[in-house]
Amino acid sequence: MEKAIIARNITKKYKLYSNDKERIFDLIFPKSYGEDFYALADVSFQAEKSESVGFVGMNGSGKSTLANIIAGIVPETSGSVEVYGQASLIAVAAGLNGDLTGRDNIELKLLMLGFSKKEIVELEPEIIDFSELGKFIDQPVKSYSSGMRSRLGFSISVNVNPDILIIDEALSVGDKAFAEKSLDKMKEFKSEGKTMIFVSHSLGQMKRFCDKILWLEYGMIRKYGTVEEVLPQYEEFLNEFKKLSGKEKEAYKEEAMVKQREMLKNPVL
Ligand SMILES: Nc1ncnc2c1ncn2[C@@H]1O[C@H](COP(=O)(O)OP(=O)(O)OP(=O)(O)O)[C@@H](O)[C@H]1O
Repeated sequence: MEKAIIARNITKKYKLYSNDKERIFDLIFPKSYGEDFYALADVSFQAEKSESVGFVGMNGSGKSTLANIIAGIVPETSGSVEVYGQASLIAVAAGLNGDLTGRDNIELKLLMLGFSKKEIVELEPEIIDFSELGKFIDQPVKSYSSGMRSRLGFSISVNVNPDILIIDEALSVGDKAFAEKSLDKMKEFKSEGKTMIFVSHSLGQMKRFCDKILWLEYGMIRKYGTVEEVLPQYEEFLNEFKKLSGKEKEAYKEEAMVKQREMLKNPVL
């Protein structure tokens, strides 16, 4: 099988500060202030060409961070990611400039991706048509609703014909008609043998669409396998987790943090 994405020992550390003073002091005396927070801890996985991989996990588990690292828009702290082909990320509002109009954003993104003026002139109407934004395409993006931003982001990304498509929650803010149209487009991509990473809380869409599921928990991989194997386990986990009391949830998190620290000390090579 041909590999499309190889992520090796990806760790992403953020600094958390309790106030602005700490933030400023840390700039002057690096490493003296703030608390280390690991959004991802030693995450390794591979996706084959033409596979659709869904990222699932509770809020804050690291799904978007991992998607953004694969897309090259967030740097990893350590580890490496190899992406074979042109990745194109659709995250609501990611890479869109609020002060520019929708049309200018399309042109800017295409220029950044290396398209020629001629190719941009050809592609632009297709993107605008897919977005169904009508006259709003000439309004600044900061005046768009989140659904409108998502339409623009999705339309640009699918129409640049990427080898790897990364879709981060883009369908959750759009209306049902647009979501259906987008899912059809994603199916088209799948049938063309393209690789996809799909971040969503909609397990229904995951079932319809993905081959594999990467389940993240507190920045660590809890499970990676086929949809049939992982999704029922994740659903069962969610059902059980919601029954826990606040204290039990805290204890669960504490246990996960211990695991995380161990993992960071002894990375899986
Ligand atoms: N720039 C940042 N600075 C500090 N912490 C950050 C930053 N970006 C993300 N984080 C933290 O990293 C963790 C993972 O965030 P991420 O957005 O990847 O989670 P997620 O699984 O996509 O969550 P959700 O389901 O809520 O979208 C969160 O705790 C978040 O607060």
